[in-house]
Amino acid sequence: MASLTAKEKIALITRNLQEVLGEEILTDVIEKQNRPLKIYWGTATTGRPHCGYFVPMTKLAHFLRAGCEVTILLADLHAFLDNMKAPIELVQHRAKYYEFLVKSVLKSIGVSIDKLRFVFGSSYQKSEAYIMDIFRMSSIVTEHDAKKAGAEVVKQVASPLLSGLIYPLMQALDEEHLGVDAQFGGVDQRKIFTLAVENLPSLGYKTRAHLMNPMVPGLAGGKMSASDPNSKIDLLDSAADVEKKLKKAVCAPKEVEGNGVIAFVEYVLIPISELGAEDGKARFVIEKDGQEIVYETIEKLKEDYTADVIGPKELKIATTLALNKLLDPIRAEYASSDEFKEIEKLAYPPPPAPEKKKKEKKIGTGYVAKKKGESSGSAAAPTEAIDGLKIDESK
Ligand SMILES: N[C@@H](Cc1ccc(O)cc1)C(=O)O
Repeated sequence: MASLTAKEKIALITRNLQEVLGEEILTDVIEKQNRPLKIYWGTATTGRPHCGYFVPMTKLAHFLRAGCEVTILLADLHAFLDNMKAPIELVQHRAKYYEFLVKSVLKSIGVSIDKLRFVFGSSYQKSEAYIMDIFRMSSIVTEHDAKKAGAEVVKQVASPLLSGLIYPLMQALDEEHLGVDAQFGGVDQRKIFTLAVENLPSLGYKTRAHLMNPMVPGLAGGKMSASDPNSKIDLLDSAADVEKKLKKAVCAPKEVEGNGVIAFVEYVLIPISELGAEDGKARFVIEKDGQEIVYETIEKLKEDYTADVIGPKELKIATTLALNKLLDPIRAEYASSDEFKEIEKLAYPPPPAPEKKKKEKKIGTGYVAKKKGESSGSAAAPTEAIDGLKIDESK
């Protein structure tokens, strides 16, 4: 692979993004200073990573190809601070599980992971310097602004906890404490990104660039939700499950806008095929009536889909094939690693089997009257604890 010019690097780094704040920072580092851009992507380690993770991973692959120094922040403390989406006892196990899975995903898309740095949030966010910075930041950011910054990221609940206000402050501080030039994330992070732009200089720190991916509709169609297993495709789902879920996925004929299957081809399959190709050309093959149609650009595919040259059925079959090819090495790694399975058990312990209902003694009328608010038996406590682990991944 020929080395890229500074301009080509910047074009690759910003490809497919919805928005870039502070593009001059990229130019300054890559063109003027002629050094690798340091960039990080953070993920709060809550629910099981699903196929939607291929979208940011594909961008990380672009960053690495453009010679960036990439850091992945496994934001375990943020997972806890986000209105207790994940209990503190579990967040670190989950961070380890994420590390396993993210590495596996990156390998499956052909990224060499030795150029990547993984950092656990809790490894530096408890240091004296970091805590002092939280205090300093909390003395310049109003409650109103902290709340607003987290509105699209922090889970919105009836009685918001203070931790949800600290969350955005810490995400802003991470840029300084990770020593990066830029932060990457979905456009849902935008208000936290601007909070960082507006406040880091007051603490004597420099402003970073912010790179934003669009919000890509879920592959399985509709809104993703942890409680509906059909709404998302797990990275460890079997090939048969992937096929089943994709068959059911919402994918309106001739409609490209909001189509999760098309979006997956656009933001994952086409870019990955391009990165892996010797000639640098993208290739996505759809079979129709026994004939292969080779797409080299998403524009052509969208054009054909809109014109009904290809329909949902062919598109789904091609996507299922390509996705299963990506998932195969991940499944194989999981199957062959006891450590991977062990960490999964610790991160997502199976819910305890429901306790058998004790027979209630009949007294007089034949039933036991309950006081108002009394729980309905000893099974209530564990059930609640399990509910606390449920992750809303709809954001
Ligand atoms: N806010 C990110 C997670 C994150 C946490 C801390 C950071 O520094 C960066 C990102 C999310 O929604 O998943």
